[in-house]
Amino acid sequence: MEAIVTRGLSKRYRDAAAVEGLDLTVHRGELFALLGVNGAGKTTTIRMLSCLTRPTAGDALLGGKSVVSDSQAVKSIIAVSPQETAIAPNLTVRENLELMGGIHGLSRAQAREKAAALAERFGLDQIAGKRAKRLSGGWQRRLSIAMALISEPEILFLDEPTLGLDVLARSDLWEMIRALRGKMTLILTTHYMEEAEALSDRIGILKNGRLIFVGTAAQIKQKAGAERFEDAFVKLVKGETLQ
Ligand SMILES: Nc1ncnc2c1ncn2[C@@H]1O[C@H](COP(=O)(O)OP(=O)(O)OP(=O)(O)O)[C@@H](O)[C@H]1O
Repeated sequence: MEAIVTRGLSKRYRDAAAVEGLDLTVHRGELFALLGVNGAGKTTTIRMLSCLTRPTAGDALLGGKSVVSDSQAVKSIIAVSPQETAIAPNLTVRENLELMGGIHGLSRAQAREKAAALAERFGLDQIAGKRAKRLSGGWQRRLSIAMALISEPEILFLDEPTLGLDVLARSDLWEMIRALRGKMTLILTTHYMEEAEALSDRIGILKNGRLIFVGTAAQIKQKAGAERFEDAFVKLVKGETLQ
């Protein structure tokens, strides 16, 4: 079974379509990046797939479950690491992880065990007693992703995971994301072309709410006749033809 299948997925606001007729399949264990300029519909797509907003037409099946008719089942297999991190600033790293375990119905002992395992896996154990607000942006983002993993999701949404981070913090986070590859399905949105190219198995390009291309970075470069991925993206987004 595919991880995500959307059919005619659309979201219309009063005066405009934010996402229009999205037909997309994401395979299990794939790292799929959604790219597009500001306002292209990336966030709206992620919000529909993670049941935060209801489509106005069409449907999406995640692990075979519909976001329209079975959103509870969808929510039980997904997690989101949002753009603005979901951490509680006054709690410590450990407390944030344990709190998230509690939210997902783990007993106190289970939450403690899971939190410790995740902290160790992602190098958060040395700073487990530090208040989250004292962490750098990169470490806050790392904690936010570790928190999203507490529920052992089948599908994880990473919304602009390295936004505003310096080059070193970004490279550390790439390592973390790479370590998750193949273990679950990952959907990433980003404005950084090199990030999409470096991390993704496939990339979908959105323009004005429509998917104009899906393929590997190499296929996108070939399609656009460009050597650099960023040039290929610009060419495709500026071009008029729908692929
Ligand atoms: N709640 C809303 N009400 C009305 N229009 C909205 C709403 N949310 C999004 N839109 C519109 O839908 C379109 C797609 O927005 P969306 O935020 O999904 O784009 P995006 O690709 O995530 O952009 P960015 O890169 O800036 O985050 C935009 O034109 C936006 O103005």
